[in-house]
Amino acid sequence: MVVLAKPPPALDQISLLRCPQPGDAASFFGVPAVDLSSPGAALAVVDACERFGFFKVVNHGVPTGVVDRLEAEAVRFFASPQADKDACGPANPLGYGNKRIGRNGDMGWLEYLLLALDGASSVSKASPVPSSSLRDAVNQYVAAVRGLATSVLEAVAEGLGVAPRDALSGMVTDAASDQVFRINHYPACPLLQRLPDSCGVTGFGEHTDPQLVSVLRSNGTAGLQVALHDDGGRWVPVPPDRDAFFVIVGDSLQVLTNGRLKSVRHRVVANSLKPRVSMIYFAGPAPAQRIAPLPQVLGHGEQSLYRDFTWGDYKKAAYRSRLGDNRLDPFRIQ
Ligand SMILES: C=C1C[C@]23C[C@H]1CC[C@H]2[C@@]12CCC[C@@](C)(C(=O)O1)[C@H]2[C@@H]3C(=O)O
Ligand SMILES: O=C(O)CCC(=O)C(=O)O
Repeated sequence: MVVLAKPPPALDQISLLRCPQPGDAASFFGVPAVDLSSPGAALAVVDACERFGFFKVVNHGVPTGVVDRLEAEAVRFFASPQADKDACGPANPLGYGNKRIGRNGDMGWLEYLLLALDGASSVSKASPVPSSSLRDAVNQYVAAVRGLATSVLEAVAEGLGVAPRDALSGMVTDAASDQVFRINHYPACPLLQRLPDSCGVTGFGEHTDPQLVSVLRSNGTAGLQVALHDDGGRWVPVPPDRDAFFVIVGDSLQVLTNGRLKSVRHRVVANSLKPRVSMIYFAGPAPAQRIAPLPQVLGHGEQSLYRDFTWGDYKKAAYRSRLGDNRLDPFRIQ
């Protein structure tokens, strides 16, 4: 193994990470797996969101064909000539992005397509899409995962004893809701083999998602890591599962539950041998939606930990932040 004093130029501007070593971080084989149709699912969802802000949904009923069709479209798009991909970019914030994430200098070893969805959860007219076949595949996929996000939020409401059942899910099914969809491609990064073993290359830098929940599906390539809430925020690799959907608790759900459910910091490290393809549906509310603890989650005399804000306020602040910032801090009381 050649140990470089300096990263190769292709990795300039992309942060290197100190990666968990085999031995100092067991993979997160304990990621809770929930079958939403099983008895006890609501309590299992709440328990997982409280402990980890993260779990996976199994036996979800989303047809494999819907997922495979979108993955094939994505692979085809990312394999197309660079000029065709650039024609859908640069992402500002929507469209094709290459290495640059957001507007404030974050970089990762990936390319992606970021799309906004309209009130009917179809790809919005404002989003540049490379082909009608990719658009159709996204629309069909999103219809299925939005249903899953809705079921998760209903389970959260039920598990927390919040009525009506759609108190949370209604925020994302609202015709004015702000839903975003992203397809990421992390090319294999052979340069990694020239770095010390303890070094990783940032695929997608650590962050929390600002929305209520995100639903993630990836191919079988490892790379996703989550920070554990206890244990000093230790990073643990999540074993890939192409047949499951991972659910990520976002900052808005943390506030709506007054911190009972916690958003989870997550990141992706590049893989030296295999490309990773992931697709994420981000379930956000309408811009005018007030993000404040639901009265039923507040115990007797319990005050909100956050000052009042709308999703529009939070999103605006998010777009001014760096990826890894703690975006909730400025909204915390005290
Ligand atoms: C540095 C960034 C990049 C942001 C905005 C800002 C802070 C958080 C990032 C995300 C994370 C969740 C999806 C996304 C679409 C979102 O809503 O917030 C991302 C967005 C982008 O990738 O453009
Ligand atoms: O690719 C992944 O698995 C996660 C990507 C991610 O966190 C994001 O797109 O916000």
